[in-house]
Amino acid sequence: MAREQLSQVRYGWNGFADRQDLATALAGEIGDRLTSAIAERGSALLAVSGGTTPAKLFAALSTTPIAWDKVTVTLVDERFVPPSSPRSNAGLVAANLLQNKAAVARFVPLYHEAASIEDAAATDSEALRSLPWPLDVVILGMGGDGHTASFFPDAGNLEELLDSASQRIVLPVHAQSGGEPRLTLSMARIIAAGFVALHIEGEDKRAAFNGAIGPGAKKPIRRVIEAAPRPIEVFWAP
Ligand SMILES: O=C(O)[C@H](O)[C@@H](O)[C@H](O)[C@H](O)COP(=O)(O)O
Repeated sequence: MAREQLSQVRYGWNGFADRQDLATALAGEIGDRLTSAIAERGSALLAVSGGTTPAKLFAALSTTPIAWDKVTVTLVDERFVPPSSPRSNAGLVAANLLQNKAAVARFVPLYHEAASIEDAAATDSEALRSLPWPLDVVILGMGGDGHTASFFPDAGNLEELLDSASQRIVLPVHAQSGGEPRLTLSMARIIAAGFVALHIEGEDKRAAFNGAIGPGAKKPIRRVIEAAPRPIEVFWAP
């Protein structure tokens, strides 16, 4: 596990020969972390991302032996669409992660029918307040524009989303590049996790990551990496 340093950007790089190997290794790492959390405090809290990348990881994780009945799963972020939509991250998690051994895990969604995304974020924050914070494990993804979670470079409230002192749990996001409005965990909640992995695949994502952490305007992923008290572990396969 090579530790890299570029100015103050500290992260771990875990490269794999193929995507299935990555899925197996990352599922194992998540399983170990959740199992330790359960041993220490009787329950564990996991937040996962959506998008196109994590389906293989979710499949591997769903068969990993963990005391899943003691695990609460929630989302890093969600599109403001009902679970029946193909764009729903809750739908993706239900179909791929909450299966097999993981079918008994408790899932706490971010999407609720609401008059506005602001109302939905307020309802979420109430619903999530009683979870056993901090998160034990967070799995992030990244877009080619350097966004992670729903921290889009053009989000009107980007500074609020990335406020490391924020007490907020879930925030609404309006960003043209994100498509529909979004709900996202605040960066403060994400970086307080015991373990944060960034899961990216393909040469284009590796190039986008290297570009995002290089010199120039700071992309959201770099802001998160810099703010994290423990180095984020990047998991990549071609
Ligand atoms: O709901 C979402 O869109 C996300 O959680 C988002 O942050 C995602 O992880 C990246 O956009 C990467 O998405 P892909 O895996 O589809 O490239």
